Amino acid sequence: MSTYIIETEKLTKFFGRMNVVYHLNLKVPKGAVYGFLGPNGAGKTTTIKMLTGALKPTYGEIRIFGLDMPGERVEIMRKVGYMPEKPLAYEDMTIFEFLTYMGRLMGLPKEEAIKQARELMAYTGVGKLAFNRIRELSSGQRQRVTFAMALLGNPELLILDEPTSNLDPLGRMEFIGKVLELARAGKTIFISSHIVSEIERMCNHVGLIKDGQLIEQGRVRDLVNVEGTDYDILVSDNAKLLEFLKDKVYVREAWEEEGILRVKLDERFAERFFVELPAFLAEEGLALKLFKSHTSPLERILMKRFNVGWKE
Ligand SMILES: Nc1ncnc2c1ncn2[C@@H]1O[C@H](COP(=O)(O)OP(=O)(O)OP(=O)(O)O)[C@@H](O)[C@H]1O
Repeated sequence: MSTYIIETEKLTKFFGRMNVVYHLNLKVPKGAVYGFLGPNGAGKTTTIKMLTGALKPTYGEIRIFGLDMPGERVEIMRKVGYMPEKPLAYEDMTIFEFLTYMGRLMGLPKEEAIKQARELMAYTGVGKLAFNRIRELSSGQRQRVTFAMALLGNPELLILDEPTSNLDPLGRMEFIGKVLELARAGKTIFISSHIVSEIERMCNHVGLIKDGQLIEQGRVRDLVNVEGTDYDILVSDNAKLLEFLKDKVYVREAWEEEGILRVKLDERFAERFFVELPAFLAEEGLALKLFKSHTSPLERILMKRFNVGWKE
């Protein structure tokens, strides 16, 4: 029995002669918030469609909760909440009707479906629109309803395809909070996105996909450890601080650039850095004028691995 909630082996998809996903070996541990990160057209949605049984792989295996997809799809999907990228069908239903209907479809008793529809409308911020028809909704409101749909039946695993693409900044922030809350409640969450900063704030695991291939996978912490972190520091005497930092175990590299100290930190020993640096500054009477992380560690890894300045 697999220790992973989602595990794929050599998962591959061709459309005609076009290879869109190739030999993907995904490993999503129980309780992980897994960011499936890649640029437009990398193969994220195609992968998710295969994970949820909407698309048949050309070859390769998918096991979810240790069960075979698509062979045991019905059993798997009972425990999965899926938020597709595409807008909702059922344009003529009201939000309330839609969520109740979807709850009934998944086998909830009528009263329970109504109860959950009400609760989830409130939770996802569309309570006031309960009796608006789907066709009247903005793209962001639709996305909130799709999120509510994914949460029906309190699923163990959430698979969310670009869940924030239509949300405004506040909506995004709220969404991140909800994902963290759901993670704390023990859910496993698989989120596809091309927005690095969001993934970084939500996810503890990450898989990087490029041209249909997984080029990196693991715990965000471990990936960041490999790379180290850059800090920009400015103190009243940079030369003195540079001398101090030179041979420290937690410093991979330190140099001065345009009057600012750039320090590449080894995350494994980061705690010592954060203890010893302030102590040294206090001892030497140096004033700290600037201290900030240079770029987000994950973003730097992406820039390196994808060979582009990839920003949201
Ligand atoms: N049904 C299809 N037939 C042919 N090609 C397809 C089909 N669906 C997707 N593709 C192609 O497969 C590639 C991957 O598409 P996919 O939607 O999986 O990417 P994505 O990573 O989700 O991108 P985005 O971030 O833009 O949503 C693209 O080149 C797309 O044009």
